[in-house]
Amino acid sequence: MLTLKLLKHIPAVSRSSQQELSSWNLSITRGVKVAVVGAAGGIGQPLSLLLKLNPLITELSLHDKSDTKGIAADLSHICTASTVRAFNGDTELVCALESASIVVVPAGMPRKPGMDRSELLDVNANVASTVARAVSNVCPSALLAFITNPVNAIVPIVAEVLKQEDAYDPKRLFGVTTLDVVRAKTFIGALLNVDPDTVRVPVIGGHAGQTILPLLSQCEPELRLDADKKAELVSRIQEAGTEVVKAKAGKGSATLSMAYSASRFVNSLLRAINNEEDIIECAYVQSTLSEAEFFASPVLLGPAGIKKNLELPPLDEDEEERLDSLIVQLNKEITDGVKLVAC
Ligand SMILES: NC(=O)C1=CN([C@@H]2O[C@H](COP(=O)(O)OP(=O)(O)OC[C@H]3O[C@@H](n4cnc5c(N)ncnc54)[C@H](O)[C@@H]3O)[C@@H](O)[C@H]2O)C=CC1
Ligand SMILES: O=C([O-])CC(=O)C(=O)O
Repeated sequence: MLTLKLLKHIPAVSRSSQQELSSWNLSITRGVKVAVVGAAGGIGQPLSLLLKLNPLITELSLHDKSDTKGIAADLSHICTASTVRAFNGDTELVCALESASIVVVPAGMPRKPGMDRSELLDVNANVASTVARAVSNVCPSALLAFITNPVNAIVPIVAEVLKQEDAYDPKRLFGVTTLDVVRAKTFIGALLNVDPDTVRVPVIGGHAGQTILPLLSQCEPELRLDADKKAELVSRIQEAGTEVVKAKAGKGSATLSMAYSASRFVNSLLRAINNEEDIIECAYVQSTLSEAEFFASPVLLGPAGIKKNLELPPLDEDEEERLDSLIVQLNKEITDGVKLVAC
């Protein structure tokens, strides 16, 4: 239930924001600061815009290696309740993260045509490690959402760094795989000629090529396709990132659909922080569901992060086979990441 009196504690909440909150039937329990690291980038900017529109956020902290002052000034003129602050460079990272409830990280290099996500490992591992160290010092209880590729290796790397800093809580660390779900919903919606957002389909495994496994057997509404068409759809979902990289022809990878997806994921974290029940998202997290230590699957969210890794639904024969082979690739990528931290 909405507790309007709590809105008094939020500075300059406009009547329209209050009405919006009221219509969403939400209850704000405390101010929520969200930090975006990599906020000046192709994903960072539209993501920051979408987060500025989110009434559950009271403070938005924009950090990047390059200057974010202009972006923050620009966003701060939007008439929503949250305040916006700008930070740049490693020296200001700690201030940017201070007292953040959620840290979302789209910092790092994107792919160019012909590259695999795994080729981003060396350069982006450094970025992710820097953020992880800073988080462990200033906001160890924040929920961490890493977008940076290769997600399959970056999340285990961040886990290792946090362990070294004695600040690792597996319930709070997420690799953002929402874009895989968003794409699966979109492509299936088009096939079934239904509103794509009404489609429900879990996407499990990881976030690269064959490690992305949409469970079409679990799709709602039911999807009846022959084996060839099914394989074509699975491959389209797995290669959708490459489709965008090719179409952008050297000018980066998916940014707008990723910003939308990350905004959706962060909104779910915010709703869970506000004690909303039954918030479930697919995400790449530490897991015992498979033979890979990190695995994307539906997780039930709560105020402190993951409440529960949900059991995998029954898989059909084709999905079982795909799962077996994706685990081999996923384990290799996890090991490659962890080895880097050990060096
Ligand atoms: N998880 C997913 O589904 C997806 C992940 N990605 C990944 O997201 C990452 C970002 O992609 P884009 O925004 O397109 O790249 P971009 O190059 O446009 O932006 C990256 C931003 O990170 C900043 N940055 C780099 N190192 C930093 C550091 N140490 N501290 C703070 N900021 C730093 C850069 O200055 C830049 O503004 C890439 O690694 C990309 O592969 C992209 C799409 C989907
Ligand atoms: O393809 C890429 O490099 C970016 C990405 O992860 C995606 O769009 O799924």
